[in-house]
Amino acid sequence: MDVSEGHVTLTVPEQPEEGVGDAVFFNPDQELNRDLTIATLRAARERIDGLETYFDATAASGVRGVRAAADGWTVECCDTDPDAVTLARENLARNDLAGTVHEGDATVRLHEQRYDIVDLDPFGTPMPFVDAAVRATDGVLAVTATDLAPLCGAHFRSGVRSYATVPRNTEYHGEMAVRVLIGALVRAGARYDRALDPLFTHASDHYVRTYLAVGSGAQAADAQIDRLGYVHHCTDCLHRDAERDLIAHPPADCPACGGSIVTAGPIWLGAIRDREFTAATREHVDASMGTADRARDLLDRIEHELDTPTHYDQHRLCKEWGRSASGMDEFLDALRAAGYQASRTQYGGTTFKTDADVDSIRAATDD
Ligand SMILES: C[S@@+](CC[C@H](N)C(=O)[O-])C[C@H]1O[C@@H](n2cnc3c(N)ncnc32)[C@H](O)[C@@H]1O
Ligand SMILES: [Zn+2]
Repeated sequence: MDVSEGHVTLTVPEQPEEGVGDAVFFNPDQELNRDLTIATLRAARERIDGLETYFDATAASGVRGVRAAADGWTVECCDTDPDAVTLARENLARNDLAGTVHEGDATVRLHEQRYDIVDLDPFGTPMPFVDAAVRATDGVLAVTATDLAPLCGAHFRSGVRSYATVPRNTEYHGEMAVRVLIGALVRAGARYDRALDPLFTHASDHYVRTYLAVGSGAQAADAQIDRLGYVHHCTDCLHRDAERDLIAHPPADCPACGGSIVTAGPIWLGAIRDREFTAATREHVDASMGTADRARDLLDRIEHELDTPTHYDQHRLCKEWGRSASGMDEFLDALRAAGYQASRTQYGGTTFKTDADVDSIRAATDD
């Protein structure tokens, strides 16, 4: 079947109704991810001098590479599946675009060749590709992870194995996934004295997508390591504390209610996006993009999100307190009126961030 995205039209196979079949993979639901990729690449080109080459490491139909080529990037694609390689070549040709498609393991290519942008969009965890990828670029590393259950601690052992950390299944699971992923990427970069710094990150549908500027130098890498740490979370009253350190010092029990504490980490505790970069990316969303409205709304939300490492869900807190929920604007205004910072978040309509702790949120919003 034919699919049009941005300024290109591609041939993609019919997909199996459930699971992964033999056909070359294409997920129409990831159009938002791909639209945002193009907008982010445009913002990156403005921010960082000299970016030209884009490597679509796990290309499948080649849709990302084809869209990047149509946007002026010098593109190379790669896939282990010969059918994908043929299809990606056909899709470049069909759109009169130049580009090279390699058959083989992307990590081999990444050990041999450097690119300004490396894009990892594999099945499940991206971690098997990451060591090769961080050494292959000093521009931008773009990473999709679709293994949300391991990342957010719902599949605990799998998360521990893939990300070499302790993920915890909390009510802020999307944000846990974001911070586990970025934390693991930053630590992978640091092994090679590379400083990975998030430009833009979103958790949408069933994946996390992050774009990291790749800098070099031991000191810069150390500065990123200093933004890692732990979250100590109370499973009884939802109180949580973040601790930036190399080792964890969890309290014996919750300082607010005496309940049980679980600790997640090491995870990324820094900002998950550069505010100006996110605003610039929003300017690069254009009318050719099928998800333009959703992309702009998401970018706006993410730009204005506070940088606290966890968020709350008003409905979850109100249930805990045996109270009925109020409108989000009213709720956030009450927090601000009490002198706290407060913002909505990308993680859902009733979620918010604030510098107030749970007891203070309760007091500030109790009318
Ligand atoms: C999720 S699909 C990519 C989807 C595509 N980027 C898109 O936006 O539609 C993952 C692809 O990675 C390929 N793949 C798996 N292991 C690989 C490896 N080691 N090197 C390169 N490609 C690989 C698979 O054959 C598959 O086509
Ligand atoms: Zn507690």
